[in-house]
Amino acid sequence: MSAEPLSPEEPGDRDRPAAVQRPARRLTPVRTVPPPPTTPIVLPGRHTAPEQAPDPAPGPAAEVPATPEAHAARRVRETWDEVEPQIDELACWFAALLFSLAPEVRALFPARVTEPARRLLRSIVLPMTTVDRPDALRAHVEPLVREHRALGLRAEQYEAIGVALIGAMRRFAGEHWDAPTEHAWVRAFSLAAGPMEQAVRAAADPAVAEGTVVGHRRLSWDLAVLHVAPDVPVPHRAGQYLTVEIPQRPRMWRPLSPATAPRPDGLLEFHVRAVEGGWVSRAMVAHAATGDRWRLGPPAGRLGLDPHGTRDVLMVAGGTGGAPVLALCEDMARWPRPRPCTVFLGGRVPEDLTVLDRLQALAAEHPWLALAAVCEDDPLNERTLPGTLPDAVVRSGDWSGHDVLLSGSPAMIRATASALLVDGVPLDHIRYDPFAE
Ligand SMILES: NC(=O)C1=CN([C@@H]2O[C@H](COP(=O)(O)OP(=O)(O)OC[C@H]3O[C@@H](n4cnc5c(N)ncnc54)[C@H](O)[C@@H]3O)[C@@H](O)[C@H]2O)C=CC1
Repeated sequence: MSAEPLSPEEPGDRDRPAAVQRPARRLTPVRTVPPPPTTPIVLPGRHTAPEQAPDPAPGPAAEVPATPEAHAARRVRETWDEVEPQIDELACWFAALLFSLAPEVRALFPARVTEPARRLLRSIVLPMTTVDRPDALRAHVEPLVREHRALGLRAEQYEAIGVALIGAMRRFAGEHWDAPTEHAWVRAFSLAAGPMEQAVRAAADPAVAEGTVVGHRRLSWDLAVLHVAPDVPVPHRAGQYLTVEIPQRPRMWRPLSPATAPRPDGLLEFHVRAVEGGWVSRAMVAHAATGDRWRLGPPAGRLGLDPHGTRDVLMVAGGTGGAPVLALCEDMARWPRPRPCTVFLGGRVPEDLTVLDRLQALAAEHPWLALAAVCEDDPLNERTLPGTLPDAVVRSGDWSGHDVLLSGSPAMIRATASALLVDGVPLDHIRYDPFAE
């Protein structure tokens, strides 16, 4: 067992959710290994996935999904919806069970485990909800494997992750958990984690690169622009994000999108806002300094554009979410035939529009690019549209024939995607990265 004590936000034993009841004490990790799932976890690389549940979901025959995979995915989604409101407590229990099964995993987490455990939990459950759709599953697995490798997870630890996941779910799902549900979860985990385990086992390239902070410019008390020179260029595409770890906050990885298209010298520019309660973003804005060594996880993310796409493009970016949009526009400016593109860049106040000048310069030079700035609180400025981003976007045109990229806070992405869907934009035209809150 790791000597490092768990933080007060973690559970202390199997019967007492200490995160809720005893927040002030430092606690020791769970020492009881949870009972294994009634259906054994079998990762397809080594065995075959379990067969269909012996007792399929009750309900009208028409609602029973056609395949065992669809049944498992649906059952996972339904149970997850029930437990998600308790995600923090669930994540603490999951972490404590995982550390009791695989003590070496503790060293991969910071002292306060809730947030990274929540991330790991979601990164396992999300692909489990798509085991009936091989393309969607593959699309989830590839970036997650990179993130798991950057975290330091090893292939042989996936089984412990599965047992801890089922153990935590068994505890928190209450009346929504029964033998068929457990079977469905085990099946979905086996189908989702199998390819992850195999990919982690097969990976030969280094999971993490390193770079040096060569510039730190503070734009305001909560905003900064940082430049990082990687030791060797990180092979990313415009619009992708990297997970990064900074020396001030070891083992607390965060996604960060470069604000420039890939450059020959590999230099990376990041725009960071210190969010309330954000340990890492605050440290990046207030304490990062030139000379710091950052660790850079592999690139990932769904924001990107096909040069051969035929639809016009709409990009909507909120605050520092403008960074990948600037990178994409810079990249498109190098294409022989850029796609007609409209960018809405929003901020609460004008100072939030950190990439506005550079986008304006691009728009002045390139007729394929149109730009609108939106400010919630900028009453005297006639150059910006008033209101929130979704309102301004929907008011300004019919986007149903466009490819749409969204970049910003989860709340802004949710609100903008909903407004566009209601306005007739098909779901499969809309792309964003699912950064959880
Ligand atoms: N690849 C990506 O998707 C990236 C996402 N981000 C995320 O973008 C966010 C940026 O945060 P800030 O700079 O503080 O900007 P912010 O959250 O203050 O957002 C500014 C803009 O978003 C709109 N907005 C925010 N919440 C909204 C809501 N609930 N409904 C409608 N509109 C809303 C505002 O009207 C404003 O135009 C962070 O959460 C960061 O993690 C940052 C970089 C890249």
